[in-house]
Amino acid sequence: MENSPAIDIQVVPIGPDTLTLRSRSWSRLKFEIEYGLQRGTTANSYLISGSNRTALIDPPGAKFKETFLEALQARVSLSQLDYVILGHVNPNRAETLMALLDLAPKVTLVCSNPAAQILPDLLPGYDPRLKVMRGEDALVLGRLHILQFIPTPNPRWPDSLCTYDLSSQILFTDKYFGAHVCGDQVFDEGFPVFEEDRRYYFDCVLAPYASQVEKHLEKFSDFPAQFMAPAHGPMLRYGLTDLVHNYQSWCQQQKEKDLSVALLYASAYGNTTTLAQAIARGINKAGLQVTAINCENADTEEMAAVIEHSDGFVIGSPTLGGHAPTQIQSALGTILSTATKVKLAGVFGSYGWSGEAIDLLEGKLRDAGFQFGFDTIRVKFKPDEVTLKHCEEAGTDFAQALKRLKKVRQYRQRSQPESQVDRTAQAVGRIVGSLCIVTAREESVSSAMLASWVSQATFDPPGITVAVAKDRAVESLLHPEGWFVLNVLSQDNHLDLMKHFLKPFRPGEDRFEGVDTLETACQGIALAQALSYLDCKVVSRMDCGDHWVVYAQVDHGEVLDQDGLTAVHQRKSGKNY
Ligand SMILES: Cc1cc2nc3c(=O)[nH]c(=O)nc-3n(C[C@H](O)[C@H](O)[C@H](O)COP(=O)(O)O)c2cc1C
Repeated sequence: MENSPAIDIQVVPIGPDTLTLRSRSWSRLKFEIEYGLQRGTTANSYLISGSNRTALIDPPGAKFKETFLEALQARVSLSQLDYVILGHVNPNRAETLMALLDLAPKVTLVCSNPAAQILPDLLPGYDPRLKVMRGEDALVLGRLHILQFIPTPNPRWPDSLCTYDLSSQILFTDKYFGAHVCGDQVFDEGFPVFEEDRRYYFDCVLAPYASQVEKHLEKFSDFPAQFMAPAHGPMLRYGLTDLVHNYQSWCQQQKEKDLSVALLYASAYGNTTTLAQAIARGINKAGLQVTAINCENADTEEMAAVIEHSDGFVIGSPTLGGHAPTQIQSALGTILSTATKVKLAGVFGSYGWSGEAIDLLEGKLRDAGFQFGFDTIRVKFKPDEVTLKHCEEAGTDFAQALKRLKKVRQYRQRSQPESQVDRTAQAVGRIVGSLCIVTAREESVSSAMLASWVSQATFDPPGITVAVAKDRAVESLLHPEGWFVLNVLSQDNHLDLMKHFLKPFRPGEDRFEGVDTLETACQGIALAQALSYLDCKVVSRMDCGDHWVVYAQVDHGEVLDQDGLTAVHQRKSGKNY
């Protein structure tokens, strides 16, 4: 990847009369939590040339405008382009769309009804021909290319529309079955290779909408697809059945979680949505179900039902003209009339200069007697990556607070003390590990955790495993290709460091304040008081229920105290660290 350009377009034939134009971003993207694995991404467009008509599906965003139009014009005369099909619309894509409308005078935009409602605002000064697809109509391009349409709305993309070509049997799935991965691979040869990317994408992008996803999966089953062509990442041919099955089981897993959070938000320009997505990820990674509701298009009864069945709720709003949008004010009314005071609350929002909406939400909920699961999050305009990490950690804190509350309630309800000693847990507790601090840094984001489930795993190359609980803040920095430092603590002086890294940190709090650190050969953070440290690069990680087992290769190491002995953690029970 190092020698590749920051962006380019890859054009590949994928079926009869069908090309994909993959707008590739090779470098890491920072503006949404869904890009957290840092593998770049592709914005996939598709060109279908029938004998009578030509259709383009999903032109990319503004940064590709010139390169994409150049690549497109090399393949088709834009004066002959008949349709541009929009899987979803947003302001970023609107820029390319306007440039395309200037060059392709006979184009008709094909979209869902919700997209048709917002297009006039997104395309000021344009009055394009529109064809609204509600699901029953088809588009005939000739040479047996008959396109059918499947509206797949969810709260985040109410305008989402998938397309099926009867001739090639390609299902163009927009936000479904994608992955943020940039590379030369167009299909999914060696299928499991993208498994973690697809799971991460699902968790960030679709998990909060699991009930809608399940309905859409059922709709897709009516279309016998040879392969699926998503909006991002490689297409699915080899692992198609497996991935559909995985999606079904991931949705099911969401429903089976025993604690849930309602996440309510509205957003005029997308900033509050970005915060909502990061908070949802944090809650989700701690093992709780999140049901996201976009208050702009939510049904009040449905909203009340979700709030009633949730153990906590989080609400976010932009401030516009000194107020919260009307839909947020109604949602607040629904919360105040529906939610019992035992539910945990959280407030967040993006604002420009005064932020009255955030004050209103916090004030009303506090006055009503709700307890808060994190300090209210106020973000000026667009969040940066540090803010997104803060939101993710706040979501995880919220989930952990709910878990603690549940434990307390269960304890109170238990009439008899447990008489049966858990002998298995005691036996497991006799396994010991070295006390270590894992530190990780990626540009302006850093984190750390105390670890004792650490083991050497390979000799050549030298490799180690570390078990990391899924709700640890540092987890998001320990994906394949990521770097971390394993600091092995000394028996003589481990207590202060252990105390420091065990204390609860607020979301986004600097873990290293007051700790002596050194920069390692691989630009990691070593603790000056450690016995030794290892610069490690993550190779893979295995999903083991409540933990990830991270396997990493050691690139470089130093012993800082030649005479010291390793601190070892003795435990009484395998149910605790
Ligand atoms: C028409 C308009 C009015 C705004 N009024 C306020 C305001 O009164 N106070 C404030 O703090 N920010 C105000 N802002 C800034 C927005 O709150 C800010 O852009 C925020 O990031 C929008 O969040 P969103 O992207 O989730 O819609 C306004 C922005 C616009 C476009």
